[in-house]
Amino acid sequence: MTNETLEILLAAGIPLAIVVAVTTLLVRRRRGPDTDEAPTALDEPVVVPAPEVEQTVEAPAPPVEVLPEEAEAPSVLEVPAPVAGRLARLRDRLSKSGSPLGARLLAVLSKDHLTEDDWDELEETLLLADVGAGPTGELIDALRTRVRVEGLKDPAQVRALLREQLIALVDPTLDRSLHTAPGAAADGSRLPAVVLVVGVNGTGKTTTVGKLARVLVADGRTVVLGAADTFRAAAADQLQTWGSRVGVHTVRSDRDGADPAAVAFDAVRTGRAEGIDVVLVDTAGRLQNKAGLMDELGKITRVITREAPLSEVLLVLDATTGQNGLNQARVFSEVAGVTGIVLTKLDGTAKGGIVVAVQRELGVPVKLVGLGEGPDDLAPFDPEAFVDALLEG
Ligand SMILES: Nc1nc2c(ncn2[C@@H]2O[C@H](COP(=O)(O)OP(=O)(O)OP(=O)(O)O)[C@@H](O)[C@H]2O)c(=O)[nH]1
Repeated sequence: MTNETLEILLAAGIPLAIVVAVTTLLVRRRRGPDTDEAPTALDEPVVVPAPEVEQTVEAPAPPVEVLPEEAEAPSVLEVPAPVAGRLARLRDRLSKSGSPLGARLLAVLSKDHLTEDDWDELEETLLLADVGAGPTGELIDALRTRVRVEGLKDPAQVRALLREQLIALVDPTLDRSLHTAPGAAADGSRLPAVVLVVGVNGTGKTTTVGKLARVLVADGRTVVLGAADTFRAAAADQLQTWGSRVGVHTVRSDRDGADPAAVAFDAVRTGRAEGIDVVLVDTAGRLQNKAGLMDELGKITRVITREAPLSEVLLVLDATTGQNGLNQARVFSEVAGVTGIVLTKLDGTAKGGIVVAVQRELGVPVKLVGLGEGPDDLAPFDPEAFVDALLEG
């Protein structure tokens, strides 16, 4: 048989074989249940073996109440990136966000002779970068004195001076540690650390809670999430997805618009019953009016503290919103007893000066910064690494 003949036979034969097979199967099926033939593969239910669950991170103990989400756990848990050194990413991100503050300051300060216009330009640059009027005045005064007294000319010396002054402005003496160590109740039972996350809507609260859960998991802690943002329907789903990626359980209500205080209470009670280290509670960010906000956050705080004291109240602030964001933050800090600030979207602004302004305005340290939308784009705030990122960006 030649190759050509073989190809013709194959071309005609394969469709013919398919037609014969399909016809046979159809005829067999039509015969119905009275046939005494053994069932064909088409009659049998398809049994697909369950994929093996590969766990790279220890899953938390099962919750007190088994919620439907347990069935949705992903087959492979993610391993969060190490936390150390994350702030260094800011340098790359800042260099992409136009002309960063540090570069602009250095460009003026590196001139041979600084005129009054140059000092005005420096001042304007700091104000435009949201440093705020008070801190800007302080920095300019300190720089002028040092440049005059020490007669600094060498660019490396000027740069070192600017670095030193910026670090002083950001204030390295503030306590930026996140209080997440479990405590003990009067009866000796273990209490989880409770972190309440508040802020205006859209600032990145839910994302921050998700990223923070990963930071804690990377640190070997057990975590429970409380979806007390019952105002936005998708918020609980969003939070649950974050948690399930690292094996963290989310306590939520199955009803939209449920009482956020009740969900927060359930989350803390679950955390306590299960001996969890940290309970992170996400809240809605409605800023209808101060009285309404005070009522809602006051109630959440009251019911939580029936189970365990609050370890941290983190205010999430969008770094790109400038003065407007600061005004809103002031209202939250007045009603919620804020202990730390999370400054998100620092990757999306060349105005790093907001760090200084927000600390001065609210009298509370920036403890964490958001550096992007990636799951591990949250870093502990470190004044020196931050200033280095500004100057080297
Ligand atoms: N570039 C950037 N985007 C961020 C950062 N943090 C959060 N986002 C984005 O900001 C948007 C809003 O984030 P959410 O976490 O839903 O904000 P929220 O405050 O919980 O919003 P509400 O539930 O409406 O109150 C999302 O698209 C996030 O991906 C960050 O550090 N950098």
